[in-house]
Amino acid sequence: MRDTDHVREIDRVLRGQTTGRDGVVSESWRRCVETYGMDPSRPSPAHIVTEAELRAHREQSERLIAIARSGLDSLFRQVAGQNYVLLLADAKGVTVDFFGDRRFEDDLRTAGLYMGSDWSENRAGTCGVGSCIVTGEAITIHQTDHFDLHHTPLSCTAAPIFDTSGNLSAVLDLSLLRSPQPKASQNLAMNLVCSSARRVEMANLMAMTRRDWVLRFSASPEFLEVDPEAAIALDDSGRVIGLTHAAQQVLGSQSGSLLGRRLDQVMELSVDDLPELMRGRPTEERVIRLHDGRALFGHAIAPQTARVPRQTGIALPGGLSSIAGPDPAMQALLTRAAKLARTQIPLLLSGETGTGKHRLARAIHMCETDARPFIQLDCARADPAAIDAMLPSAGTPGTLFMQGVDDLSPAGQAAILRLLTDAKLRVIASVRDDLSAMTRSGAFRGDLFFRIAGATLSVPPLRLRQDFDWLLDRLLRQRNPDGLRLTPAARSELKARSWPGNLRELGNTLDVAVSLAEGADIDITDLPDPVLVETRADDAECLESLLDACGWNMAQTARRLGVNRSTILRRVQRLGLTPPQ
Ligand SMILES: Nc1ncnc2c1ncn2[C@@H]1O[C@H](COP(=O)(O)OP(=O)(O)OP(=O)(O)O)[C@@H](O)[C@H]1O
Repeated sequence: MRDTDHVREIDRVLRGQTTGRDGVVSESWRRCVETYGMDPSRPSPAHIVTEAELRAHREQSERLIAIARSGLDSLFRQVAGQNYVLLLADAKGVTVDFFGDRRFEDDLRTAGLYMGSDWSENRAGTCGVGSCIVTGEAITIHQTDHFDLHHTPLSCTAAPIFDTSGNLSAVLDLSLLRSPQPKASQNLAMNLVCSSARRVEMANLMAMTRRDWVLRFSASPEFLEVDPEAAIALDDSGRVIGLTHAAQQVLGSQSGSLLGRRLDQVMELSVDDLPELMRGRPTEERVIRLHDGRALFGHAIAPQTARVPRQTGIALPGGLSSIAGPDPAMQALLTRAAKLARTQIPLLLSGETGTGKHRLARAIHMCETDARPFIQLDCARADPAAIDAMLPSAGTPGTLFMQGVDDLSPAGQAAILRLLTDAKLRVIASVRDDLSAMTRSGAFRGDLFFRIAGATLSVPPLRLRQDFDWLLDRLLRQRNPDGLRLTPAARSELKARSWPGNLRELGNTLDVAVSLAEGADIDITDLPDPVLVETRADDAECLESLLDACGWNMAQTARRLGVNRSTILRRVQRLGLTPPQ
């Protein structure tokens, strides 16, 4: 195309005629003339900023340049030998990093494909970098798509890079001094810049949010761990505090920015479920459901410097850190669990029904970072034939979680012994009864007992936990998308109950309360009655633990035991119990 034809075409487009140009190009031409006052018949050479200005631009983008560099290196290797030039421009359009063949240095400098060149649209006219900044979209400005005659030999394909708050922070541009005539020849360049920009955003998010949960996701499980499509970072309460641009596109839809929204408002998942999506579980099982019915595959990454539970100062691996709040006994138990998780020692998790033994077993399994299977066996239902059928899978490493081993029949116990001979599986068993007493009485086989009880972790019942408020808030958050709050009366009623069904019963109670509540609060009348009221034997140790859990509130302790306050006072005096100093 001759120069005069180019100028005439711009004129025709400005007069509203269609010439076959892409809409983004025509709109940019219009901006060049009507907004920036440019004249297409007066080409101007590339503008390179001064050394001092370049230094200032580079300093501003220093962190991004460092993060982007390895991604850009690998992108440049992919196009090596094809005469492409790779530019990283900042949000103002100034080239702050550059990869090109030094043999063509003079040509590149003249063309503006060089360090310090200013590609903002209001200075260079329609161009890859400048028009990408204005539109926020990936774009190819091919040859005569350029407004300025000086740039019409070039073909430039650019993709935006957004920061973790969703603001455009840089542009990645792949340009050619000379290219084939069809614009479609740059389709591959478009795919390459877009995927590189996505990876730079991902690396930036990971670097910025080391102390937070990150949830990465993809539409298919295959690339989930190696090259995920998008990611969000979440704070302790499950609010989105950072995101990649693709995450906003996939999850944000029409409802505005994702930033600040709670995870459960976006998908059927709360921050407390994230440990379930960590490595250690097969990728294809890590399905996330969105509220609009779509399904994605998720990969959760725990805070790299584990959050330190308040009051205890102990750092725990991700999955374990979300099991308990400020309860000294639970924190001591989780610290032991973290140490034992690194070994192959068989673990016996004991505790009443619903105390969270299964949850603990999974968290221990997930402390291992490689994706080994977690095989679950419900001992109450497992017949010997079903156990024998598991023999082939016992040869591969993984975790076998035997739920309720005290429910095994004698034939089931024999079958488990056969299964465990030569097994490579790490065994974790849960038990509700006193398994050592069962072994002493002959109800449980001694040879099996010693195979599974390498170390015992006793999970305390809910009524003895000092982090009851923490658990209550957490369970409520999980099932409460509307932000319902407990009134003080409802909270103190829940704290006073004895919870024989433990966390499971508390979860069920909250399910009912959330469904019955009207307005913004859950009140005492929304709470279902306890399903089973228990009066417990209260030896000195048990009574003291219960008093500790209730902060030595006699009335609350009395209600949990189903007796009156004076009975508790009398027992405290008789047993000589005193509150901790
Ligand atoms: N730390 C926790 N935070 C929130 N919910 C929890 C926690 N631990 C357990 N739960 C929930 O409590 C319920 C019971 O937990 P789990 O199945 O792990 O208990 P269990 O001790 O293995 O029970 P059982 O002995 O009856 O098999 C489940 O719904 C689980 O999701």
